[in-house]
Amino acid sequence: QPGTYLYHAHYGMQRVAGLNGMIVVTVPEGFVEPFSYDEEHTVLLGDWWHKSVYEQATGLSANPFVFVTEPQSLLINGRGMFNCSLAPSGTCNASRPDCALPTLFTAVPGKTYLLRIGSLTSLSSLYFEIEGHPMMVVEADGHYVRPFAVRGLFIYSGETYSVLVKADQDPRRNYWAASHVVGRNPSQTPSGKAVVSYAFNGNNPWMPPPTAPPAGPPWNNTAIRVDQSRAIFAHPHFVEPMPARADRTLLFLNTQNRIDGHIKWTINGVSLMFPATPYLVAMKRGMKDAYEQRPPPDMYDHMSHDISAPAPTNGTVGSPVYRLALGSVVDVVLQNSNMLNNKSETHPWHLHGHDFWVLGYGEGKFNPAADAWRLLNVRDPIMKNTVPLHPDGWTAVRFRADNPGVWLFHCHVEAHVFMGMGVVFEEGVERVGRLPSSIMGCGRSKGLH
Ligand SMILES: O=C1O[C@H]([C@@H](O)CO)C(O)=C1O
Repeated sequence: QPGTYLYHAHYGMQRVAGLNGMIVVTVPEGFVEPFSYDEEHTVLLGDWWHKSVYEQATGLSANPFVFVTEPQSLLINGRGMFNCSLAPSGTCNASRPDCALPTLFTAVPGKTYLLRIGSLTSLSSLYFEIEGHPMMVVEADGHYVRPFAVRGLFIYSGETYSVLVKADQDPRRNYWAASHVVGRNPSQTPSGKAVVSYAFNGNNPWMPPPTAPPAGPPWNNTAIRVDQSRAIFAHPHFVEPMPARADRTLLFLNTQNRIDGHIKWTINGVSLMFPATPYLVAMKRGMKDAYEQRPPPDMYDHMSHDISAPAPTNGTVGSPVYRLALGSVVDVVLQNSNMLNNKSETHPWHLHGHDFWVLGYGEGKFNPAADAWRLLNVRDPIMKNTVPLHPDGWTAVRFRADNPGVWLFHCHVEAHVFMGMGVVFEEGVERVGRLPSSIMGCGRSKGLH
């Protein structure tokens, strides 16, 4: 599928250490995209900590719990800034050219640019903007969207968007590109900054813009973020027909729980811990004791559970699998709730191996009675692989379980999946061919051929 995709390591928080990047799949020869542009550039957004991932992981699994807290910098194409006066002496030298403001791209007046924007933040939800240059959103997660204009783009970890930007501003100066944390308090995290340079007129590409960097939207305004989520529809010429109904509905409540003194996230009371032996190997070789055999719950007690009260149960830690019938249609409603500190946060959920139709977003508690289903978009839903679950709300998606294998569906906040915020789907594993011996090595797969 043509589009912009992200890749990163999934084991032991390696993404946090920088093992990530972007892949662009171009359209086949002769294919006409529903928009046009002169040039394209990639924009990979990230966040950065001074603490190593080992320290972060140790804190998350410690009793008492130590959260990763807020990042020290935001990165744009791998580069960020930090107030050097706070750094240990000798580690930072602001006069070095690689400490200068990065140039995002050089704009030629009148040209239109396609920016392929991806976020691989470990924690942060972002707002990305280019001063004075509105963006026309044309693609999301590899699917064409009904174009819509934004002043800046809210983007969640694991998502990609393509936007069109027209170089139509005063070409005698440069402009800020900036990323800002939203959804969490950004007071400890300065905005990510880069420069869009109009070098065409002999302008200096390093020249800082004459204006103050943009401040971004209020970080705690959830409504404007939900509004953008709701503005994303499939492009009218690229609507992927959706099955009319689901064969199975999963209602997933997330709660933050204290389990044996450790703070964990659970889905319907289960905190996911990866087994040492990979699921696929265990299933293909019939190793029934390598992961939990008892199926996890499809539902939580949605009638009586109060989503503004923390954790309904203490929860358990485990490695169970949702076994889906191959080819069946599955609806998932992600239900947010309050954490132990009585607040609700944004969780970008990412599904491996499939795209899903985004049926809709709601506030409060999802009511599975007919009423709630009527609010959902069945006409032109966008397909995505990552979707935000907004604070105090719910998100509903539908997918066809048509890709034989074992697939993770998880919150893309690295610390949260580390704390168990994910589930495992299996479908048609009997259709998966012989596993190559090169993948053997972990747990009881060691030495297998
Ligand atoms: O998972 C999290 O834990 C902390 C906090 O809830 C407990 O310290 C936080 O901000 C998270 O996102």
